[in-house]
Amino acid sequence: MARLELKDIRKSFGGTDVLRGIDLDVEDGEFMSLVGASGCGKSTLLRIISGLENADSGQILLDGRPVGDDPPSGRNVAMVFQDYALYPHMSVAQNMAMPLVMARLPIYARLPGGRLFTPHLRGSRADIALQVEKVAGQLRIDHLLSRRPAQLSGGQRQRVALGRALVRNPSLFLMDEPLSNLDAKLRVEVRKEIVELHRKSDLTFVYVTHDQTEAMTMSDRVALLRHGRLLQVAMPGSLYFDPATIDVARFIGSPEINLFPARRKDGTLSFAGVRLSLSGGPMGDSDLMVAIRPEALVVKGAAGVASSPLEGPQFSIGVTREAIEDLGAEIVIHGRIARMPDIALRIRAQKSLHHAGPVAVPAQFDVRASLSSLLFFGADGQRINGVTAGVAQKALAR
Ligand SMILES: Nc1ncnc2c1ncn2[C@@H]1O[C@H](COP(=O)(O)OP(=O)(O)OP(=O)(O)O)[C@@H](O)[C@H]1O
Repeated sequence: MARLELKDIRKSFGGTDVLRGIDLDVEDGEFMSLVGASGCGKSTLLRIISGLENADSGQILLDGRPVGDDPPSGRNVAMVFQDYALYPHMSVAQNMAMPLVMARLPIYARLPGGRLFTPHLRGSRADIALQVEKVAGQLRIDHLLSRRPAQLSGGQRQRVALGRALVRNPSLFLMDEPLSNLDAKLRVEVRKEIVELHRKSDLTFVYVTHDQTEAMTMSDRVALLRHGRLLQVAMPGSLYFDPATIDVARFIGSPEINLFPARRKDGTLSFAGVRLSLSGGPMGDSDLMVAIRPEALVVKGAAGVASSPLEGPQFSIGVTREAIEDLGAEIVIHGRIARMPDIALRIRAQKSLHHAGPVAVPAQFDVRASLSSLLFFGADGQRINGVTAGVAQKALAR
């Protein structure tokens, strides 16, 4: 177990600022994901936590103790990479035993090619074997201990890499895109196993991924990074339903959240032919962005599409159909609105015995949504809280 605190971590490579002041607290036993687009600095931050990389400035504390000057081996931190990095000439058992062996060897004996079972280790060999078997059992790879990595599937190799990191009983477990080399089905399987592993252990996990689904489904909290800065740190549900900025709202969710430029004038907000009365929030005329998630929209009168009941006051927008993606249980409808960005709707399919054919959405249709599902952002991209939208009027434009 470990509590991790990062204070104002900064790092640049060749004059390019990669981390621009990261402050993050990870609680004891928490599963924290670092998520963000490629190049935003996730791996660099993880490497700094592990000690493989040094920060230019800032502090790293483990259980309140500054560890920034400690070597990786002095931090009791384990790290798993996406490429497994297993030794091909060693068995699974030897690969997994490696960190324990290295920890117990005197410095002079830690040479590449490893004099693995030197006399120094005689007394420890049984302990090491026991620990390897215990961890292999947890990961359900105990029947593979005598195989070489080349004789394993991708998922099994990844489990060995996890096992090798776990045998030392680290207090902090760092993972850098550990599932990215696995196919989609296996990814889901190993994802569940990692969550289970976390649940059963009292380890603190920091997990790097660019895959929002992984981050959202596995973590207690998600830290969203962009261009070396943390945009928001929150529970998955809060990040989705309560984004602090427009960038967070756009990164989380697929299809992307719908955004409409809007103008607030004399207390009335207009967008996409809709006029709403607004109360609360900053007063005065201004340009805003109105956002709504694709699944908050409902289309009526289309065969094969379920329409969930909407609550409270609603508005409607006239849409021209563009494309339909039939995903089986769900249907994504892409459409156009006059002089507005495109719109996407994610809708539950309703394919009963009576309707097993293709989804039939008219070329022109109305979408409806509850006013309570609208989010408002200022021109600076920050969320505007405390705004209440009043009764909608019918769409004016198509
Ligand atoms: N050792 C290095 N020398 C120079 N530039 C580096 C070094 N390591 C990382 N970078 C640069 O720092 C930036 C952040 O890299 P990093 O690997 O942390 O991003 P990431 O968010 O993990 O990306 P990905 O998801 O693609 O792995 C990138 O622009 C990368 O090219």
